[in-house]
Amino acid sequence: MSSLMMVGRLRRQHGERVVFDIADFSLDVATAYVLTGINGAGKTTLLRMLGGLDKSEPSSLLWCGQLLQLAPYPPELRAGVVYVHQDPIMFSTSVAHNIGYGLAARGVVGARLAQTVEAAMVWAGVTHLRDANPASLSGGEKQRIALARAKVLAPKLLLLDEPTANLDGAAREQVIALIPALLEAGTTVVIACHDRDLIGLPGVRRLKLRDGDLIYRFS
Ligand SMILES: Nc1ncnc2c1ncn2[C@@H]1O[C@H](COP(=O)(O)OP(=O)(O)OP(=O)(O)O)[C@@H](O)[C@H]1O
Repeated sequence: MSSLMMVGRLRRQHGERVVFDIADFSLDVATAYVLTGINGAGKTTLLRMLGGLDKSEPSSLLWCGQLLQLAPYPPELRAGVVYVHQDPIMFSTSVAHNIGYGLAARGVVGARLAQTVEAAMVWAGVTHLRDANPASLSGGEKQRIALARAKVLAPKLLLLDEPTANLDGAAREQVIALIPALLEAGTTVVIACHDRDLIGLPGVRRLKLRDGDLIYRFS
C-alpha cells in the first residue's frame, strides 16, 4: 500500500495545556481509518489541522511523496483534502447547488457539472431532495449531501468529523453505507468517531489519540 501522507511531529497546545504531541504518523492511499479517543482528546483539532482549518506546523510533511509545509496551507492539499463538519453548513439555495458549488468554483460548468451532480445525488440517495431548501433537511440528509458534495471533488483525503454523531439507526446506516464507495474511488478516509458500527467496518484501521499521542490499534 503506498503512502498518501506522512506527518512528522505535530503538537497542539492551548495555554498551558498540551492537547497532543504526536511523534509522527502516516496515512496510506485509499484506506479507511477511524480516529478515536475520549472527549477532548483532540480528534476534531487534528482533523481541522490536516484540513487547513486550524494552523499547524508539523516538523515535516510528505504528501504524495512531495515535501510540503502545512502553513501556509499549500495548494496541493487545498485541492486534495476535504473536511466535512459534523453539522455541515449549507447555502440556503438548493441541494443540487450545494453539491455542485465546489466543482463550479473549480471551473466545471454546464452539462459536465449537471451530470456529475446528478450522479452524486443518485449515489447519496438524495435525488428527491434536489430542490429542497437545505434549512429543512434532517441531520442524516445533510450528512449524505455533504458526502456527495465532497465526493464530486474526488479528494485524495476526506476528513469526516463524527459523521453519525447525531443520527438515529436508519440514518446512521445510510451514511455508513456510503463509505466503501469513497474508498473504491481511491480516497483515503479518516473518520473521527465514537460509533462502534463505524469502528467495526471491515478493513478499517484504527487510530487512537491517547495520552497526547496517536497510536495504531489493530484490535
Ligand atoms: N480554540 C480553543 N481554545 C482553547 N481550547 C480549545 C480550543 N479548541 C479546542 N480546545 C480544547 O482542545 C481540546 C481538544 O478538543 P477537540 O474538540 O479537538 O476534542 P475531541 O477529541 O474532538 O472531543 P469530542 O470527542 O468531545 O468531540 C479540548 O480540551 C478543547 O476544549
